[in-house]
Amino acid sequence: MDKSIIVENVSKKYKLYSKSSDRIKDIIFPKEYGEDFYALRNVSFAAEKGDVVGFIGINGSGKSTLSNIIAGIVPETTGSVTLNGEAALIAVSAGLKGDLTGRQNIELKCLMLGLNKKEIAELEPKIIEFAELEKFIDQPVKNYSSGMKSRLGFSISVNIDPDILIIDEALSVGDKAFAEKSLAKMHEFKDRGKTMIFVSHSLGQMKQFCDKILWLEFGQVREYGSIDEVIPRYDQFLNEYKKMSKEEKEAYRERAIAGTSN
Ligand SMILES: Nc1ncnc2c1ncn2[C@@H]1O[C@H](COP(=O)(O)OP(=O)(O)OP(=O)(O)O)[C@@H](O)[C@H]1O
Repeated sequence: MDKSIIVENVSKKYKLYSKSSDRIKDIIFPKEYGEDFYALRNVSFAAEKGDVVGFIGINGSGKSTLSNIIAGIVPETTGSVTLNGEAALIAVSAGLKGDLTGRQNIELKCLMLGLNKKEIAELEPKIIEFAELEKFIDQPVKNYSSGMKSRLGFSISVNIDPDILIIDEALSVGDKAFAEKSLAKMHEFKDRGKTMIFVSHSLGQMKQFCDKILWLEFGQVREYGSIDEVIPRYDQFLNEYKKMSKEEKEAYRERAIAGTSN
């Protein structure tokens, strides 16, 4: 089968500074300031064309960082990502410019994807209609509610018809009716054999939708496999993890990072 996404040994390092002056010193002086923090460590996985892969893991495990790297929004520190096609990310805060109107945001995004004027003119009404923003489309996006922003972001991303669609917690805001309409659109994408990545804390949505699950833990791959294999083990882990004290959680984190937790 055709590979659609190949992620090889991807790591993402952030520098954490306790004082803002350290950030400047780190740039100016040869001595290193700040502390290295790995949001992702040696992450590898591959998705076939048509796979729907869910990313799961407790808060801070690296799901959004990995989605953003695959979408090309954030650069990896080391490793490589190979995509077979164009990717679009739908996330609550993805890429809308607050000073521009909804319409200008649509046009900007389409231009960035290389669409010409005629193609944009055809697509624009469809995007506005799906987002249900007819009355507000010429208002600056900074005046939109979070639900309106997410409707606009969702509508742009699905209507530009990408080969790879990455959906990061986008169904968690907005009303139920829009979430259902969005889910229907995502099923349509799935039926058309598009590759999708789906990030959600709702295991119910994952079960409805995904074929495979990538379980991230403290920036590392804990498991990658079919939904039937991984979800029950994750469920069991969550039950045990929730019962741990703060100290036990910290000890667990240290063992996991050292690779000795299993
Ligand atoms: N720009 C940044 N600078 C420093 N640390 C960051 C930055 N972005 C993310 N991180 C850290 O990287 C880790 C992974 O974050 P990420 O948002 O990818 O996790 P997540 O699994 O999506 O979490 P959640 O489920 O809470 O959304 C976190 O510890 C986070 O604090």
